[in-house]
Amino acid sequence: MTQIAIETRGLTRRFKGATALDDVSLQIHTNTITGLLGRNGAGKTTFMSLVTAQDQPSSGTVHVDGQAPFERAEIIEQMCFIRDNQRYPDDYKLKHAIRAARIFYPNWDQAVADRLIEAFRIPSKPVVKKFSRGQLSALGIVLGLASRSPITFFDEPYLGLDATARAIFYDELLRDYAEHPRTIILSTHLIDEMDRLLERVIILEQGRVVRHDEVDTLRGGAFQVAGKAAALDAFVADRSVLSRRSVGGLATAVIGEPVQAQDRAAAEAAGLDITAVSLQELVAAYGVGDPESESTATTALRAPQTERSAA
Ligand SMILES: Nc1ncnc2c1ncn2[C@@H]1O[C@H](COP(=O)(O)OP(=O)(O)OP(=O)(O)O)[C@@H](O)[C@H]1O
Repeated sequence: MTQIAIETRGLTRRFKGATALDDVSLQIHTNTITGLLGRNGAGKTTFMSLVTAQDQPSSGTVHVDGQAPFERAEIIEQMCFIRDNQRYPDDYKLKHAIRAARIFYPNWDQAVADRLIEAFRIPSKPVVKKFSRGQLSALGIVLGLASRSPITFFDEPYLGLDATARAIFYDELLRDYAEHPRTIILSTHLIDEMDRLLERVIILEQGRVVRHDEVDTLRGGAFQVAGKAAALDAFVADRSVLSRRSVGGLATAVIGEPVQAQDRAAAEAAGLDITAVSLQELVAAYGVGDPESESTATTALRAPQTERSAA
């Protein structure tokens, strides 16, 4: 039976002038890597802050391993939340940050920390507040992976990292996860680059969940079609269009249905090309669709999602 690491019901966080999270009900499975995706301001950081009890909901509930985490040290110490703007005391050097983490996280693995510090070339002499953006991110990754926390959150962990360092992060994450499965939730805008890490995704849009599913299911449930605008419009007329873009007389649409043999035949007859849709394109289709198609995406898919997330 699938175990549930995190369960939220009706989770809502309102700020003055903004509803950052709006009635979010979902379950995150134990020992999976879940991508938390969505445009700027979609509510990703707010979600992580609420689950890790660093913030309190306006309404709704959070349960971590079946218990409300707020002011429960034994639950909170099972979670590690690496923020994109993680702050450290002014006089902290690398060794101080490592020492504090070693004390705080019960499953801390110093060998992992040592290996990653060397791989990322994190300097030991300067105080952390003098670190470059990439060095700060690297330190966050060291703490997040070496914590071996049963539930680990990374909020845009790659900011400022060069391509080599990002590749080290992805490889180390997968390697350590394979050896020590745990629940990892990471927010990212680098979807194409990180999609190989993700087993499931939650797509947030303006504080609401528009999809929560396995990556393979998402990919298999949509396709892309491209060609002359007039032919494309005729093709998509009775199909569930997630997004449509056009440049000059050419257009591309993402269709939110599994591709069938008759779709391929109809596309070929109309001179259109059908291709698989990448996770990046799908997320864009949900979050950045044309105004004309955005309503189609949210109304067509929000209802099934509510059932799925409540299941
Ligand atoms: N402390 C706060 N006070 C007021 N508004 C806030 C606060 N924190 C977040 N918000 C608002 O809540 C919404 C969601 O913010 P959040 O940081 O969760 O988004 P995000 O998905 O993490 O965005 P990004 O991808 O840009 O990091 C935004 O409109 C933001 O302005």
